[in-house]
Amino acid sequence: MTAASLPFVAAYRPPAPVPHAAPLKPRQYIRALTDNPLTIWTQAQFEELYIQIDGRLLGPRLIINDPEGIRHVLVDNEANYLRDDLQKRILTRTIGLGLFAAEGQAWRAQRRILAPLFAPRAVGGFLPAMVEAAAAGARRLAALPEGSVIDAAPMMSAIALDVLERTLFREGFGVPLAELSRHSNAFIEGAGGVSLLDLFGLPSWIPTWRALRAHRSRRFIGDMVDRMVAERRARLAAGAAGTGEGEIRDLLALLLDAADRETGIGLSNREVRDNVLTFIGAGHETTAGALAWTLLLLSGAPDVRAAVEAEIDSVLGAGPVTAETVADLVLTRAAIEEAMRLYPSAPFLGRAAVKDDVIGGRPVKAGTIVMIVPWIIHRHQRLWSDPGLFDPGRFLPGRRDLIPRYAYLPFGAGPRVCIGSVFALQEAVVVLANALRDHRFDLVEGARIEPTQRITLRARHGIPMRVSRRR
Ligand code: HEM
Repeated sequence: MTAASLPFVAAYRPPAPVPHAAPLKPRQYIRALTDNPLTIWTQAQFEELYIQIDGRLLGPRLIINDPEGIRHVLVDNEANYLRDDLQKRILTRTIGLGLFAAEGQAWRAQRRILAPLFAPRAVGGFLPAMVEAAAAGARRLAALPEGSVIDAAPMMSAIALDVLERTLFREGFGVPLAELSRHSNAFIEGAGGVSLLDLFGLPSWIPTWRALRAHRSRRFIGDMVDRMVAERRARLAAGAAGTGEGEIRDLLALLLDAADRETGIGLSNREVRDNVLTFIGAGHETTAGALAWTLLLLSGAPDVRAAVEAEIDSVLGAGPVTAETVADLVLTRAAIEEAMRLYPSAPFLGRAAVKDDVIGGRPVKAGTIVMIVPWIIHRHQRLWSDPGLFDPGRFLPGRRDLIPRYAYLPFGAGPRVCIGSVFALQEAVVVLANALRDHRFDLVEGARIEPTQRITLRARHGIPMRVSRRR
């Protein structure tokens, strides 16, 4: 299918916070930032390419919406831009110092160790496992009574965790996936937001209501990760003693192998543990979110949904998703890519300038927080035509090439680009195709959909969908 042969007219404008006409007053700003950072933005930020903010509270900041400026920060001069302190604080208390949060030499070593698992060939090898997890998810749907209401986000989250168990963590998590999904959700909800302590740089051990609520879930996940690492270490040690048959070369094996090397560039125990946490967190919540938002969008645009269903029927028939068929699901993939434009799982990429620099002709002082905000860039008036409209045609052959590389950043860009991007897209297409093959999802009438930022983009009250059988 090409953009020129579309069987639908884009007409659906999905829910999003309305930008403010003028900047918020400091108290309103802090309230909005700690409640939902998506609600701090002004209309000008969706129209200008650079916005300098000399805020007294948070220091000098520069919002960059110019694709050239973004390339400068994320690619050309990336060594001068490290994750900012606020982001580091939130990352450290959620996923620790794994690949996502590490910098410099520690980051380079971890990325090199883990890269082989995410190379396109390795990801292609994960396809059958992804298909099995997606089919198991579809069977759970089939077992529901007709017309049942489910929340799309936890449903997708359980499938994405199953994918991780069958690919990156092949000895499993050792806990029921629904329970892990529930704790992960509660943990991110509790620990993943910006608190007043964060804004004022106060010690993070001061208890806050949100942190207390997340405590039980933090313990559940931490204990689970410790058990996974300890059990695998014990097995590897047995292997070293000559009984290591069936050793599994998954993420944990790569991490532990690197940790055991004596070259000095291996991983510390903390790095191993934090990377397990990182890949569970970054590896399921984001993809599950993209899928849940896609279901919402398709429910709001029945013409597009009918076209996606027709594509799935004609490409897959009754057969499974394979390497060939996955490539032919072009509209299905385009719908997911458009969902990641409107609802990017990572809505904010923050950096801090290490040394003075010049971006787009503007002097930038060391210490300036440089804000690259996919939430804004993907809805920017100067970068997209009718940006608020759900139109998967933008990502079909013929129009896809017109999108400037740095105007579409669901996975970031440059050396810190998402290591799991190929994995995530393949997984998303496989899971969506399996879910839509036999079932239709309709947003429950009157449901309140409120996009909210808690590290990732989430729906504050969930995405309740009624599931009916398509055939
Ligand atoms: C739709 C799904 C996903 C989205 C939208 C997404 C988004 C992103 C973005 C925007 C970044 C860059 C952040 C920055 O530059 O500040 C990133 C980094 C990362 N992502 Fe993803 N991600 C997804 C899926 C995954 C998956 C499936 C995995 C692993 C299984 C993963 C693991 C990571 C890791 C470890 C990093 C840090 C990479 C580094 O700094 O070297 N992500 N992701």
